[in-house]
Amino acid sequence: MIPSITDSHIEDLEAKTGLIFDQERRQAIKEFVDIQACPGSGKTTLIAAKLILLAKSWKQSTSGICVLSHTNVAKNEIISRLERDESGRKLLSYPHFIGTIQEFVNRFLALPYCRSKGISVKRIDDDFCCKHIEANLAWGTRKALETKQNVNISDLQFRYVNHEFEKTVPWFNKAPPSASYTNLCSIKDKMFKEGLFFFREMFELAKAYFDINPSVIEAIRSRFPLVLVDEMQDTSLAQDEIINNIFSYGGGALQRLGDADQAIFSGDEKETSNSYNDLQLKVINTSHRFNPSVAALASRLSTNKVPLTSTQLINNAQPHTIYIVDELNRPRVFSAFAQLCANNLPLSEKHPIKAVGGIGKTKPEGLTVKHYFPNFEKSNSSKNFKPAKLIEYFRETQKITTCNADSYKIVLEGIRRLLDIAGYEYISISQLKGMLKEFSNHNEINQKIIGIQRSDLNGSHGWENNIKDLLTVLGLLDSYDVLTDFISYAAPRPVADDEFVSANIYAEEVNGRDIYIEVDTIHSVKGETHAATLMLETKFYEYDVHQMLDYIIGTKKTKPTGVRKPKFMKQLYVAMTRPKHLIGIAIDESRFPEAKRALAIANGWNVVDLTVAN
Ligand SMILES: Nc1ncnc2c1ncn2[C@@H]1O[C@H](COP(=O)(O)OP(=O)(O)OP(=O)(O)O)[C@@H](O)[C@H]1O
Repeated sequence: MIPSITDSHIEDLEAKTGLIFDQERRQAIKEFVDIQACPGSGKTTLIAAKLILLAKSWKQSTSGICVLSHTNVAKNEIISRLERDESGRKLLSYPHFIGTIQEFVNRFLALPYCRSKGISVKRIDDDFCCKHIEANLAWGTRKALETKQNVNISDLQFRYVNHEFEKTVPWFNKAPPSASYTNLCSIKDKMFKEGLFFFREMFELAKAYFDINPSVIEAIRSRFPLVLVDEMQDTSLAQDEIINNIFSYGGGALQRLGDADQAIFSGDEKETSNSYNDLQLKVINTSHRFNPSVAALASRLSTNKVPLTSTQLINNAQPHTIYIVDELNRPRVFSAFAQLCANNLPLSEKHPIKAVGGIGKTKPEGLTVKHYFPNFEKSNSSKNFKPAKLIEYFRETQKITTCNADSYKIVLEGIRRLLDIAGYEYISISQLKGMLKEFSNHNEINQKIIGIQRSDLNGSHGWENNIKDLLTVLGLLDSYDVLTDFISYAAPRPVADDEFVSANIYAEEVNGRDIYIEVDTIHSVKGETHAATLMLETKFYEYDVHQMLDYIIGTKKTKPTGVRKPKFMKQLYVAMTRPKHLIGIAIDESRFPEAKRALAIANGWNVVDLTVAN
């Protein structure tokens, strides 16, 4: 039933794509076994290759392949690779499924449960739920919450326990006769009735579905006899349980891929463990991404002591540099790193240079990316462009003068948000593009979009007429009420025209070479390949680089213990394994004593003191 993949299939693919799959990777392609593989080892590439080979000989018309990932970024990466191949494209429609674990649970379990019980689902959105709760708190509850530390309003959720839904109410372990408790409970009950849910609650609705319809597991197994899971290291306990519950059985083919050393999922502490990260598998440790000198330094931060190696045979050691800064001189690190990059990166190198830190949010008393780069705004990163109003998408397109495809993509993002708020399932941009092409009034839709892009977006009257027309041609006018907030007019923000594009970028010309350093958080650059990466020390209760310094300079090798150190290690490992060529690190002078500087130099680092005037 499941097509087998042979060496000769793999060799044909190698010839077609120029990729090389060694014995370890070939085995991972031919068999359905869990794989742990280091950064840049080609997990995503391997999954796409395997899927293309499977698609070539997939015969069943009512059962298909299920591909699950943790993030939309990873899902879209797989989709875009399949789109480029004729056989791969077959996997983008029924009976196959490619999506995040969350989408899978919503679509095949939680939403069918709600339909069977007549529960309406209007919106699944953590931010929206938190704002809704905030807005509905009684005065007394708000005051009481303000006095409590570590109380998270996002914990006001349902759990399915012993065949019924129970509320978890933040800071109340048992039901007391208190007005605040009653207020929180009534807000939550109303949210359930109104169809407002947290993402995590979909897993509880799924549990309820298993309860009332135990045969659903068999049905899903027969629909998807073959399952591949990417980014397995970041799955939460709830996600892990559901994958095991449905797909871990004799006779099914389940393959999970990931890298336990890169597990930087930032969720609820109690929910982070999973059955995959504790497996003691032989890790594929050869990376196609970085050179041997990066491999040697990054290995020191591998929690599981994976000795990283590079597929590049020549060890062209680079001047990986630790920059010593102080409060006054922190921003100087960008210029110093720009010079290092200009002098050492090959001119042909097209990958971006990035500066990343663990903490991006403004925290005046802490140390964040903003302390190095005051213009940093997380929401301004092009990847994070997620404005509160649809009109901002159209305004954004007006800033693009050169490429129609880019501005069309921005409009599609806006339409995708419309569909999301109107309660439709998540679809990728390319799926949406394909869908719109199928519409009989496709031309009319395009003309309307172009008309709005060319219109004056500075007046509410014109915008309101335009938006009604757009909803009409899209067939979404019935959802007007749910969409009101998102489609309403908002005056332009008083910011520079190029804010979104340039706010997070440091630019400098060095000896006639333009160097751009994009500033971001470590979480945002997972899965990326950079030309060079600069790590900025930040503080979350403790200073991350400082806490990891002995590992970085190679004087400590034991597994870190405690609450924060293991997390810091994984975060810094993700950062240090992004670059192909060069690593930079910024640390404050007070946390880098003289004796350690000498050890760092002896163990492969350049040390540059930016606190000394030159
Ligand atoms: N089999 C291969 N032959 C040659 N190059 C490859 C192969 N597989 C991957 N690469 C290249 O190596 C780089 C990293 O690949 P990829 O992003 O798939 O790694 P990954 O294991 O998913 O990384 P990470 O764990 O950091 O997300 C890419 O530039 C990719 O083109």
